[in-house]
Amino acid sequence: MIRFDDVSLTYDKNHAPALEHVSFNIARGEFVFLVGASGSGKSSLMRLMTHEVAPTDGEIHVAGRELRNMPRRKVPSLRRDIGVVFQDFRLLENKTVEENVAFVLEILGRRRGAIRRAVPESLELVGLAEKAKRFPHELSGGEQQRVAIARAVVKQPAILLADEPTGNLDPANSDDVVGVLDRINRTSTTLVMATHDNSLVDRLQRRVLEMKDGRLVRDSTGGYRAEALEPDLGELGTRSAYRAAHGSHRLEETP
Ligand SMILES: Nc1ncnc2c1ncn2[C@@H]1O[C@H](COP(=O)(O)OP(=O)(O)OP(=O)(O)O)[C@@H](O)[C@H]1O
Repeated sequence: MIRFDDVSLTYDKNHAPALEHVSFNIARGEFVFLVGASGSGKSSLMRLMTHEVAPTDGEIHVAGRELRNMPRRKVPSLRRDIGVVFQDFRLLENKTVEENVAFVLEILGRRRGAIRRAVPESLELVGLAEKAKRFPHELSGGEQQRVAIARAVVKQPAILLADEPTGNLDPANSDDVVGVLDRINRTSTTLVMATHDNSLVDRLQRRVLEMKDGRLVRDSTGGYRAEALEPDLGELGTRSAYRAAHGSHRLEETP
């Protein structure tokens, strides 16, 4: 769903590259944490995914498109496939919760009937159906971020990018937001979340891509969904080791 092949990015020739030789492949439906110190390149990776910037070198494929040579007129269609959530919620203060969410679909030119159906569904998904008529300033930070998530997913994107979505939130609100992101991921939306919150990363046990000085220094598959469908192999580690120890028929019997 998102593939980087040897991608480098230099914003300014007088400075070091923001990204160097980054390669990874994120499958449909994965939940991936992007971690690394400030300035390590996390936001730059996301900007490349939405084609806000183009790579200096390398190839990027997102939702079936090759981005380097993609004509400008195709960018809106790429962005329809990607929802984005930021640390600062970026809600429209003079619009209600439901108006904030509906606004995206209005801009996309969706019909009124479709908007009337989609907005409550999206608010239901983030647990805010009963706050549809409130204004952003009447909500907690966590609730505002959940509105931002509802707005990002109301167009049913294949990919949701969340750049430090819990950066402004206390632990309880962070948990709520991550719970919502997890639920959205379970609807088979591919989810990439940049974060500094190590406790959260440890707790969720998902794949982690770690950046350092513009390079990808760790790719741990953690509790990657496709593997979660397979039996817990514990210390045996691999299917073949499991078969060697128990015989292949045992593997099929394990749920
Ligand atoms: N628009 C830009 N022009 C020039 N350099 C930039 C630009 N955006 C980012 N950089 C540089 O690229 C490098 C990576 O920055 P990036 O914002 O991707 O890091 P980050 O890991 O997201 O940091 P943070 O956690 O603070 O958001 C940094 O050295 C940064 O100064």
